[in-house]
Amino acid sequence: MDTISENKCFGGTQGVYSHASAATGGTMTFGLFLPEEAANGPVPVLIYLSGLTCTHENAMTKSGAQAFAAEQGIALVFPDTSPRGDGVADTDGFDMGLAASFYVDATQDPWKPHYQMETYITRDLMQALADFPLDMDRVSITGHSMGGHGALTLALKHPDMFRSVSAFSPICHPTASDWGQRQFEGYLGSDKSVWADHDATLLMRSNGYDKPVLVDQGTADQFYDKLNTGDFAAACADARADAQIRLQSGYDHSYFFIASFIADHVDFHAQALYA
Ligand SMILES: N[C@@H](CCC(=O)N[C@@H](CSC=O)C(=O)NCC(=O)O)C(=O)O
Repeated sequence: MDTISENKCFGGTQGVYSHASAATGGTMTFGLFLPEEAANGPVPVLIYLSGLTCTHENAMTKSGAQAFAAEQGIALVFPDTSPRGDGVADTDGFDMGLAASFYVDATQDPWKPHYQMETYITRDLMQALADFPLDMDRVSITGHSMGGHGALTLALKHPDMFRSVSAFSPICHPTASDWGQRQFEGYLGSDKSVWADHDATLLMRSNGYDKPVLVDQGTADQFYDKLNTGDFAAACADARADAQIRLQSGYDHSYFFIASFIADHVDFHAQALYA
């Protein structure tokens, strides 16, 4: 583990660290906010998965989450959104390749050698976090847009790993969206039955979910038609899930929206993490 930076923040520490990942076959960087309570023992953890075009930095510097995590004594983890480095495949577009992993384990070339982000988040990152004073039995997950898709699908696929899940403007039904179909074809191949395992709406329909769910979606979101919030809401209703799906009037897709509701999300996760 290498320390890239550490800054005092709301009484705790905002750090940036890098480590080797066997899954992605390279060096991965993440941000970690430790509240001051971490000096006295392990604290619960909220992982935040970012969206298209992001690194570990966007949410760390723009969401304002640390203030509320400090109040609750919760650590925040800000992973990167894709593998990086020499030899990592990419496209010219912003929605596939670097910073656009969709948090899946790719099975197709040229993506397969490094784009193993589901295993990175659920195995290698978790192992790296063991170096810090974190209670890895109390972990929740959130995310934005592509990262909201990542948070929902990883929570639904790994129900024992996370105590609660939330998302801001998530891609809710990628197998029915421009943000999903092309990427899944590239990363996972043309067999659409495989795609279902990475689609929050289809996972909710097939598996249900017994932990708390919170989704916030702005009504003025410029990507609204790609996100299919209603499909996920219907799946939650049919599965009788403990889900709050909230439409927030006039908000767009930006970090101004996230910053406006991040306190609600941290408090929502605190209830599950301290239950
Ligand atoms: N460049 C694109 C828009 C990219 C964009 O809006 N990215 C969002 C996430 S979208 C879904 O995953 C984001 O979080 N951007 C980073 C930020 O700091 O705002 C375009 O121009 O259409």
